[in-house]
Order: sequence, then C-alpha cells, then structure tokens
Amino acid sequence: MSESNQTNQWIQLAGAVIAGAALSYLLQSTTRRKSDSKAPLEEAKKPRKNSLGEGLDLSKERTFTMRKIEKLKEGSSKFIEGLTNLSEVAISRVPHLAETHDCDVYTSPLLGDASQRDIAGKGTTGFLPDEAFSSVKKFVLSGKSYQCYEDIARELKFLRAGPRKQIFWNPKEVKAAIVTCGGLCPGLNVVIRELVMTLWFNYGVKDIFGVKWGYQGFHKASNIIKLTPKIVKRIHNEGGTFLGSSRGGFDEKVIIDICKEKGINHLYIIGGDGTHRGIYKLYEYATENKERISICGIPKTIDNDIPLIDKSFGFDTAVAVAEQIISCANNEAESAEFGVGMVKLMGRDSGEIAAAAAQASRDVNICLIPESPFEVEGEYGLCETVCQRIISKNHCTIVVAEGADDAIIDANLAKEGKADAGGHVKHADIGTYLKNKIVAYAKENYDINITLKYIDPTYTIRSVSANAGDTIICTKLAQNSVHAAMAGYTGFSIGTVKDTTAIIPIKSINNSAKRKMDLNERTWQRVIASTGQPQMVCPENMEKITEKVQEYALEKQKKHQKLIEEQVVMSEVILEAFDTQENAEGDEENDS
Ligand SMILES: Nc1ncnc2c1ncn2[C@@H]1O[C@H](COP(=O)(O)OP(=O)(O)O)[C@@H](O)[C@H]1O
Ligand SMILES: O=P(O)(O)OC[C@H]1O[C@](O)(COP(=O)(O)O)[C@@H](O)[C@@H]1O
Repeated sequence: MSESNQTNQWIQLAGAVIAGAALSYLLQSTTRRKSDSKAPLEEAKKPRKNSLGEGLDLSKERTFTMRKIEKLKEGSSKFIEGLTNLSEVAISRVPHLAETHDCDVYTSPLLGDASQRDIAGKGTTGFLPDEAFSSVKKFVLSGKSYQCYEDIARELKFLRAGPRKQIFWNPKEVKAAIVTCGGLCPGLNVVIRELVMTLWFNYGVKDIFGVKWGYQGFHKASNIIKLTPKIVKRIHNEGGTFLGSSRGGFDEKVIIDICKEKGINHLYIIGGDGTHRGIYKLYEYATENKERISICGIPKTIDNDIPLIDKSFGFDTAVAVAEQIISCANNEAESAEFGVGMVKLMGRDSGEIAAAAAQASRDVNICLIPESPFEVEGEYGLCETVCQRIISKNHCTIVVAEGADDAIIDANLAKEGKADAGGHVKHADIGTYLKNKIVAYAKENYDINITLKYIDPTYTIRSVSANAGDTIICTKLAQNSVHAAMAGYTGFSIGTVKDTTAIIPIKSINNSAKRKMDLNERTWQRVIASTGQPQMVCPENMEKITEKVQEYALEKQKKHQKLIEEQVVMSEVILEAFDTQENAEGDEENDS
C-alpha cells in the first residue's frame, strides 16, 4: 500500500473514531442534561434565604462512604498506552479528598439565577447557570502545536479549573487560611483580596485567616490573624504583601498541627518553586495522617521560572517597569560620548525577565542571561562587542540578568557568602563586575573613555502594585483556587495553561524541569533578532555550548514524557461521583 493511501486510511479511521466519540459524548451529555435538569435547577429557582452567605441553605445531595468510593475506584487508574479510543482522555490526576475520606456532596451555592440577585446582598447569592460549571471531563492541552491526532492524545493535559456544581465542602464548615512565601511579586495583594472576597461572598465562608511572615509565621499562633472583606478591601492598590513574607521556617508538622488546632481546613499558599516543594510535603503529611484539609498552591515568582504555566502573575508588570528603566538607561547612553547604559534585572537561574524586557524595550543592544554562555574578554567577548558598537554607533544599552554570572565562560565570580534562609546562594553583583571590565578594556585596547551608567532596579520592579493585566490574572487564579478547593481537590496548584486556567497537580510542577530560556526556541531567537548581538564565544567553545543547551532540552523532554505516561483517565476516577446526576441515582440503588 502506498504511503499516501495508508495516511488516508489512518485519517478516515481517526475521523470515524472522533465522530463516534463525539456522538457518544453528545448522547451522554443529552442524558446528563435531562437528568440534571430536575433537581439542581428546581432548587436554584427556590428563593434562597441567605444574605451574604448568612444561613446558607445548602442541601446535602448525597453521602459517599469509603465502601462506595472503593467500588468506584476499581479500574480507575487506567494508564493510556496507545491511541486505543479517542473518547477516553488521559489527564494529569489531581488528588481529591474523596479518595481518602467519607464525604457528603453539596450543591454549589453559586448555582442560581442571576436575575434574582439582589445587589444589596439580600436575596440569592447563586448567580451561575447550570452550563457555567466546569466538570471533571474538561481538560486543557499543554502543548503549543500538533501535527496529528496522536500528538494531541499523548500531550500533557490538565483538568480545567472553574466552579463545580457539586462540591465536597459544606461552606459553613470551611475555615480558610492564606499565606505568602518567598520574594515579592506584583499582585500578591490582589490574590489575597480575591481569595477573601470569593470565599466570603460567593461561598459564604466567614472564617478566613491570614498567616503573617510566610511559612515561618505558623510557628507563632499570634501570627494568624482574622481577615474580612473590610480589612482587605483596598490592599490591591498596594505592592508587596499585606501578610508579609519570608524564606525559611518550613515545618510540615508545625503547620498541620496549628491548622488542626485552629480548625483550618482550606490552606491557600502563594509562592514559588521552593514554596511548592513545601506544599507537596504538606499534602503528603496531611494525607498520611488522614487530615481533612484542601491544600492549594498559587504559583508566584517574579523570575517566571515555574514550569508548565504560561507565565506567573506580576511578570508583565515587572517587565513594564523594567522597560521604562531601560529607556532611561538608553537615554543616558545616547546622551554621552561613548555612552553605555546597563540595567540589571532579577533572574537567579532564568533570563525570562531580561529577555522579555529586552523585547519590550527595542533599545537593548546586548541581553545577557544565565542560559546563554558568553566570554567577557578576548576577541569574541562582551567587552570587544561593546567597543565595536561604541565605535560604530557611539552608544550601547545592555540588560543583564542577576544570574548571568553562571553563563560567563572565562571567569568564575565568587558567590556572595552563604545561602539565604531558603537555601539559595546569592549571586555576586555581576553589574559592577562587568562595568569595571568594560571600562578598563575600552581604555586599554582602544583608548576610549566610556561613560557607563549602571542601574540596579531589581527590588523596584518587584515591589510595585500589579497592572491591569496582572490584576485580571490574579483574580482568575484566586477565584479558581477557591472553586477547586471547594470541590475537594488538594495537593494542586492553579495556573494559566495556554490561556486557560487549569488545576495542576503540585507533583507535576515539582517533577518538571525548572523553566529556563531554551536557546533553540523562538523567544530567544526573537531577542537576538532585535538586539543584533553576536554569540560572544570563541569558535572552539561553541561545541561545548551546544552540548549544554541540548542537555537541558533533553532533561526537559524526559521529565515531560514521564508526566505524560503517568496520566490517567480522570473520568473513570471516583470524581465522576461529583460530576453526574446519574451517578447519584446509581449510588442510591447500590446502597439499598
Ligand atoms: N524543598 C523544600 N521543602 C520545604 N520547604 C521549602 C523547600 N524549599 C523551599 N522551601 C520553603 O519555601 C519558602 C519559600 O521558598 P523560596 O525558595 O525562598 O521562594 P519561592 O517559593 O518563591 O521560590 C521558604 O519558607 C522555604 O523554607
Ligand atoms: O533578596 P531576596 O528577597 O532574597 O530576593 C532575591 C531573589 O528573589 C528573586 O526575585 C526570586 O524570588 P522567588 O524565588 O521568591 O520567586 C530572585 O530573582 C532574587 O535572587
């Protein structure tokens, strides 16, 4: 058979399977809609008594005992091995409290009729129609582009975030705590505010606490303070974090013990990769000890180095501020004879901010990041490149990431003493080092007196308040965190994946390669296209560099592949119990 005939047959076969799957899905969803349309909608029409969550009239729908759950679990962790059935979609499994605890199922208080809503806060709180809820069958694809159906079937997929119609927690029994860890990032206060508002106004949760000073705050009960909408109402206009933050002080036993003591059963932890390693330990400890608590991570970092998500909140704001500062540095450079402007930006291991700011600015001539090796001296090095530009164009604007000393081939900058409380070794001040080198090299080799203005705005750009775009991202993340925790998920993080909010298992974030600039990808290629900078490395070293780049790409690919292989058919996991009315009916039959 010719290759094209084979391809045609494959396309026809795939088409038939998809059509079958679509038909079966349509049939399923019609039946589901029919049976769903009874109970919850009728219930939604009943005027609810609650005013701002007071006396919330939550009807318990059904109860799941471990016996029923065990039954539902049978055959649940089915791994996808090949493209056998396109109607079955394997996705990254998010832990759910129903897997380890008996539970009641409640109808979400968000279900209701917006036309009956009273803006003054009396009347119903429910405002979402039936169709607005997400379900365990909806997923978000993590890849960018595909060549065939097989690629799609095998790609990493995450549960779509959003409100669930059936929830695990009775909101009246929820006690939530919020904590911020690690370095600052624009938008932290927006997330805190929105978590409080969603819990309070949408779910009627009135016991909300803030934990001061990051993980270490849990060591002292007096650091746990009450939060209300009145307290957090204005904080979104401020940078920093209302709760304070820190590095260090993590102890899973201390944290879970104090949560138990205070009755806290929802824990929202805003932090970066270090924080997420802590969240996973907390989740494991809570599960081992059968603690009934939803633990949720909200990824935060100005470095934008958290894998799997599109970008972390605050990143755009930081880039916008950095862009203005680069413009000032460029003005300085252009206003002096032999002028150089140099701006240092954050990025301990990743050049994301530097690369994004360089692209946003259009004035940058050289962008130095930890991922792209360069030489400082010698015929091909940075100093020579700056001199050539000064001679031909009279000025040069440089952006350097704080971790770019790791990329220097011909020198080894000593790190600044011991590690910080979070275990990170501080980088030496690369800006001052490069400034001295460039000025001395120009004088020595070309007898040029360079005027170099070095600006270090690193803390300035991460401590401002969030811009409009980041405020929207923070709002989405916070609202969806509450929806997912209310649904009973735990050990998860909320992130935007290909522009859609997804529930990502913490394990997947921790087991992925840390996000770094991939020199083979288009982002970096766009940077060098706009700066015009050469590869500042002598030809003999090029091979070593290519190997290093490939090493990272391979590590990333391997870890990604492992996550794909671990995916399961979520719809078969017990969570289906939370998803369809038919199950409720089936369960009652099984029980009797
Ligand atoms: N492997 C780990 N296990 C438990 N906690 C950790 C781990 N790594 C870091 N942490 C804790 O997470 C918090 C923030 O970590 P850090 O790495 O400084 O910032 P970020 O979370 O923003 O990356 C600190 O309190 C730190 O002690
Ligand atoms: O001086 P601090 O507060 O420890 O912060 C410095 C570090 O914070 C960072 O912005 C990263 O912070 P996170 O790891 O908390 O996201 C790094 O770029 C920088 O090295």
